[in-house]
Order: sequence, then structure tokens, then C-alpha cells
Amino acid sequence: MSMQGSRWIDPAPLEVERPRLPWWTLLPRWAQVVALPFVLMWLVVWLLVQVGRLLWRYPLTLVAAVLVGWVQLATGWWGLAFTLLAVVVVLGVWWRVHLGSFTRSVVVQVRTERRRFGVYACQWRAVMRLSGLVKAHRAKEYRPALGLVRSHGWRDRVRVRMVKGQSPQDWELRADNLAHAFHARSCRVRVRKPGRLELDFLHRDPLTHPVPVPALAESDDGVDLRKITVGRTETGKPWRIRLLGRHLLGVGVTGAGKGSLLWALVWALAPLIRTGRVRLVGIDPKGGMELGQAPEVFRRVVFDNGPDAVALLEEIAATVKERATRYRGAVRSWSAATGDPFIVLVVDELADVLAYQPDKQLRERANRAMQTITSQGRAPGVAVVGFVQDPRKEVVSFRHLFPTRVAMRLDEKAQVDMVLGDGAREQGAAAHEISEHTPGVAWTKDEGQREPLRARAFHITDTDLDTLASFAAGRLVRRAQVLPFPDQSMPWTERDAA
Ligand SMILES: Nc1ncnc2c1ncn2[C@@H]1O[C@H](COP(=O)(O)OP(=O)(O)OP(=O)(O)O)[C@@H](O)[C@H]1O
Repeated sequence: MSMQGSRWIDPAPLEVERPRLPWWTLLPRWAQVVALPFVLMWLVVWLLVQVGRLLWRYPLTLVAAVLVGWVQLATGWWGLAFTLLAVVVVLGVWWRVHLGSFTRSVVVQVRTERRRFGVYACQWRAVMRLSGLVKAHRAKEYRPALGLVRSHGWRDRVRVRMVKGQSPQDWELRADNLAHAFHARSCRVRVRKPGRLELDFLHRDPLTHPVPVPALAESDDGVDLRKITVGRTETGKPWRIRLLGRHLLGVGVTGAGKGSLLWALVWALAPLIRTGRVRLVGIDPKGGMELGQAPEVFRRVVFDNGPDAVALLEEIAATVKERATRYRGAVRSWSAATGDPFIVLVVDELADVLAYQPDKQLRERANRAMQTITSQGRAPGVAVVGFVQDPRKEVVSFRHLFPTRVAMRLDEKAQVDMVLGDGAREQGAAAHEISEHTPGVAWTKDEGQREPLRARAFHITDTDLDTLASFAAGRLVRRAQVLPFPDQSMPWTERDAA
């Protein structure tokens, strides 16, 4: 029969979803009865775990809520009002007397619980879905798990368990999306361990303002070569550098603030330099632009990369060998008891000495001597503090011999791992993102240190350098002079004469 002209239309297939019964309802009755106690036990354990997790995440809120309820039941509303008043008074006294511990114990905890609930827990699911960090498999959604949160005001540190099949790069690619979603200025991604990340949501940079240098220590009693304070870390702690048994390599583009790190080190060492327990020698291939600002602190300083600089390096290499021979069998490594001064060799632009020297023979001699000093100098009490703008292997082929590395502002992402070692960028060290408006800010990693830390070196002004030079020389040194602005009405010839 022809269908033409027919008004018959096939009915749509009936798409009624069949009700799906849970699998256990299909078990025989006796099996359900046997499984019941186990299921109940599992439920109790699950409940306990959930309560434990809540207590772990919101301890202050939960304990306060329980105590408020208990006091109200025990003493009524008036009792509760008096108790709350007493608590407020105690907190006020604590705040007045010891602000530091009050902030650590109360303020940070309250802020953490508030932000965990109000910002992260409430929006986690939506943000994960919208930024494409959830995965679907067989109609099931797999979502990254939100872990511990710690809020310090300037930064929220959020732990995350990734979904299987994700990589840290997936999160790095979405760092901006996450920052905007959670109203942060930026987001740093760091790998904690396989499958676990730590996200730092930054609300402001605590290192925006220069860190003033503390007063010069008059006596060398408190100066410890194992922890020399050269600035402040972003968490507000002192930035300490170890020189004993270490060499330091500082890398940064021009204007990154390498000079401030160098002078902050010398500033801290000044009392030991004055008493002769530390001997500072320097090479500044840029004609003394940097080290020439306070040459008084150096026992010897060379202002080029020519034969004098190479001779100085060879002299130090010979000292290293001589000390090693003398200490052999007597002491394991340098200490003040050996009677020898601790030698600190500062090289302001390593590349000029080791790579850019046009005379091949001089270049090879410099490399040989530097290799001897860096590879053998740690035990005999010789430390190298070297700075360079370009961290590539061709420039400093033995950068691995510097256990302490400092990455100041860098040009490229790839340079971060070159300076701080493989995996440093995965751990959040974004030295290529340091602003040019914050010279002196750096990411640093020391041998044996698990994570790189971000810090800012003290700001050493020209006046500070004069103070330093005067302190070392034992007489007044004034190099930074502010000249009066010339009188514009005067003719040129008279102005020059004035
Ligand atoms: N820690 C700091 N805090 C504040 N300002 C700083 C700090 N360090 C350096 N600066 C300022 O930044 C500018 C550049 O610093 P500096 O000369 O030390 O850089 P650099 O890395 O040594 O550059 P170059 O390689 O060209 O010598 C200077 O004007 C200095 O005053």
C-alpha cells in the first residue's frame, strides 16, 4: 500500500528509563541478613571518618559551637554572655601582649576556616567543572579532591589530589583560570608528591617594598658562616645563606638586583672581615662598577678579566691545594680553630672571566683554576660567590658545583631549571615572572633543601656602602655625594669652574 497521502506517522519509541534497583536488593534474604552487621559497622566507621574530617578541617568552628551549646545548656543565656565576654577579654589581652602568637594561632586559623568553607569548599565543584579539570568516564564524573587549606592573608595554600590521568601541566595551563575564579592575583602550582599538588593563590606580594638592611653588627660574636642573613623570605622569616662548605651562584638579568645580594652578604660578614677571620677577594670584570663601590672591604680586588684576574684565581686554587694537604689527616674541614682565615672569592660577572675572555690561554687557565676552587675548596674553607646573567652551560659549564643557587629575575622559563636544578619550576619557582619593579627578589634553593623559597635581598643604598667601607677601613669614607643642583642662571664656563 502506498504511503502517499497517508496521515500515519510512526510513533516515537517509548523512552521510559527502567528503574534500576541497587544490586544488593537482588541478593537472597539470608545473604542480606548476614551482611547487615558488616554494613552497619561500615556505616559507623564512615560516619566517624566524616566527623573526623570535619574536625580536622574546621576545628575552631566546631569546638566553639560545641562549647557555646554546652555552656548555654549548663548556665543559660546569661552564663553564656559572661563566658563570651571573658573569652573576648582574654583574646584582647593575648592580642596586646603577644601579637605574633595570637596571629599564628587565632587569626590564621579563623581566616583559614572561613576561606576554606566560604571560598573553596562552596565553589570547588563549579570551578573544577568550568575550568575543565574534571574527567568523565562511563557516565561517572571524576573530580580533583580539595585537601588542606591554609590562609595567611597574602596567600592561600590549597592542597589538591589530582584525578588519575592528569598531570601538573594540566593545572599550570589553567593557573590563570583558577586565580580569577577564586579572586586571587595569581596562582602557583607546585607538585608535593605523585598525584598531589599544592596551589598557592596569591592575593598580594609581601615583597613589594624594599627590605631595609639592619644595623651593622659591631662584634663578630653572632656572625655564623652557616647562616648569614641577607634578606627576608616571603613568609617574613630571615633569608639565610650558608657559606661554610658551600659556593653560591646568583643568576639574573641586568637590573635584577644581584648587587644587593652581593653587598648584603658582605654587610653580614663585615665584623668577621674587620677582625681578619674572613678574607674577601674579588674580581669585577666590569671595570669596578660593582666592587669598586666599596673596595676597602676586599683584601685584594681586580677590576678586569685579564692576567691579574687569572693570577688571583690561580693563587686561590694553590691555597686550596696547600690547605687540603695540610689538613689531610688532621682535620676533616675548615673551622676557626685551624687559624686560617675563611676565604670568600666574589666574582661579579663569571661569564666575562670564564667564557668571554678572548685570549684562549687565559680563558683556559681561568676555567682550570675556578674548577679547582669550586670542586675542592669547600672543605679547606674557600667559598665562591659568583654572579652571572646568562646561566647556559656554555657560559658556566660547572654550575652544578655551586650548591646554593639563587635565581633572580630571569628572561625565560627554561632558565629556571638551569639555575635551580631540574624540577624547580614544577615546585613553583617562577623566577621568569619576577617583576622588574622588584629588584632583589629571588627564588633560591640550597643543597638538601626540598623546596625553593622566594625572598628579597636587603636594599643596600650608596650611603650603606659608605658605612660599610668606613667600618672595614676604620676611617670615614664618603663616596656617595649629593651635589647641589647647578645654578641655571650662571654661564657655562662659571658653572664648570664652580
Ligand atoms: N634588594 C633591593 N631592593 C630594592 N631595590 C634594589 C634591590 N636591589 C637592587 N635594587 C635596585 O635595582 C637597581 C639595579 O640593581 P643592581 O645594579 O644591583 O642590579 P644587577 O643585577 O647587579 O645589575 P647589573 O647586572 O647590570 O649589574 C638599582 O637601582 C638598585 O638600587
